[in-house]
Amino acid sequence: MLSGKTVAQHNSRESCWIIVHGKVYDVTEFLDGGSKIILKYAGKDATQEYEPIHPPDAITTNLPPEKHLGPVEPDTVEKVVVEITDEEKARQERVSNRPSLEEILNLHDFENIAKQVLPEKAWAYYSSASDDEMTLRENHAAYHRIWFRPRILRDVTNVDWSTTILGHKSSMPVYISATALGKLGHPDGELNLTRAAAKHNIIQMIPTLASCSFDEILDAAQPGQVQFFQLYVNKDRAITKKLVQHAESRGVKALFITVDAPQLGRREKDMRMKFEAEDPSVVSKSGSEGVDRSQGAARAISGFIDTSLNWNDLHWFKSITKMPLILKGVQCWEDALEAYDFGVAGVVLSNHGGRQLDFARSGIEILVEVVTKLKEKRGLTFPNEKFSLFVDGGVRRATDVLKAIALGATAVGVGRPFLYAFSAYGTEGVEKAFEILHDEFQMNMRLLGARNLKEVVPEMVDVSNLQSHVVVPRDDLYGNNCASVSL
Ligand SMILES: Cc1cc2c(cc1C)[n+](S(=O)(=O)[O-])c1c(=O)[nH]c(=O)nc-1n2C[C@H](O)[C@H](O)[C@H](O)COP(=O)(O)O
Repeated sequence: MLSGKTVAQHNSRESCWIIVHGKVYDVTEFLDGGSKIILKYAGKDATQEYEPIHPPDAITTNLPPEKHLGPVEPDTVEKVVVEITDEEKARQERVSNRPSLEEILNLHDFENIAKQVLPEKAWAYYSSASDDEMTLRENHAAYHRIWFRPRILRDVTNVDWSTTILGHKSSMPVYISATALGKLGHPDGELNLTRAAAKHNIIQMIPTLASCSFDEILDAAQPGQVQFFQLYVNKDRAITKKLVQHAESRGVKALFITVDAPQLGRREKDMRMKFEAEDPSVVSKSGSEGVDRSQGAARAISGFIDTSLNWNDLHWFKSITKMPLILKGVQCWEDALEAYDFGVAGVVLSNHGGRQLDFARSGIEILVEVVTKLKEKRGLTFPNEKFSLFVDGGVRRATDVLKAIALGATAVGVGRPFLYAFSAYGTEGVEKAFEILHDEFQMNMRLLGARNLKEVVPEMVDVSNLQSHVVVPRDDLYGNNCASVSL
């Protein structure tokens, strides 16, 4: 057993040991991956900093065995005292004073609460989008340019909004979309989603960059619970192949390959967090070249993504797995048509929640274009079992979902609302979010005059204004999120 004193002697760039979960690791050769934060914990216990960003097995799987130096004697390790700042005390106060779940009426409420109770770094990472965050706002604004044409005098005593997604039953046409780093918001991270999804028969898409390990999430699932896997393709294809085949062997039902993120977007709220987290003395000593301003949580964790990914790689994916392949992040009809011709099982019309290319159009606007063009070019009608169209981004109400269904989507993905729900209220928060949506579906389908999703048809929506981007979303980014001169 190593003593904490011995470990503490390896606290420099020349020799850097850290402790994670009671084990000592020599990370000297890995200091380029976010070295500042690692050096801050050189010779110390880094568990507290490590946990929100990495799955438990990240260090053991990515560090060669000879760098695993073995257990440390716990009582010889100097405790890393994290001083509780006044802001943190105030934040904890807000957590204990947050409204009860009974007072939460819609998904927006979860965002409002999360903004007040989440640690700053978590809020910055979850809420941020790229550049001026125009697409972030457009995602939800686009739904406000679609109006309903409801039908009356239909017996709507019994309405049913359940559906099947890629052949699997779901209690609503909504799935949990992949969002990274769940433990930034809650110590149980993505497990909150797994537990709530099991209870409400909702499908969870497991992110490559989850805080919990892949097997932890699978192990937390109930027998028969349906889960999908979202993949960021690794430059090292052997790692990707291992991940994909392991997912298939564990019973994951579909592979969503993220195609809109060859590099993660410039999410400035997130980047600013990292920058402000730097020790000011480091900045003054090392000057601007010493502090990597481009680092934010997003950039720090995504250097592995393969920028060379292209259409030819789909043949390889078909050779390594039998899971249905879905392309997540398709943003024009031409690519949707190419995906259909390639024989994948569907596409997610998505701009990654506005976190990638700013001024990319909303998924719902792309949906209308794709349905029109694939009908014209291939005679396809939607929803289509052979080629599913999914949409995500800005979905906050059952009415948003019903608009997408009417326009041909099989189902929609929701990201942030479920993140905010569990960050503020754990698993019960996510369950409450599902209950709110069920309530909204029942009411809105009755008012629409639709007894099941098949009766939610294109004639029920007016999209004549959808493409007129006359209302440029408010740009208040420069109101509350820019470097300011501290007076
Ligand atoms: C909010 C959020 C979204 C992320 C996300 C993390 C957060 C905090 N992350 S990311 O950091 O790397 O960008 C992922 C991800 O792992 N993989 C992915 O395919 N989409 C990722 N997305 C996009 C997500 O799957 C949906 O496309 C998007 O969230 C839908 O928009 P709403 O949040 O408005 O529902």
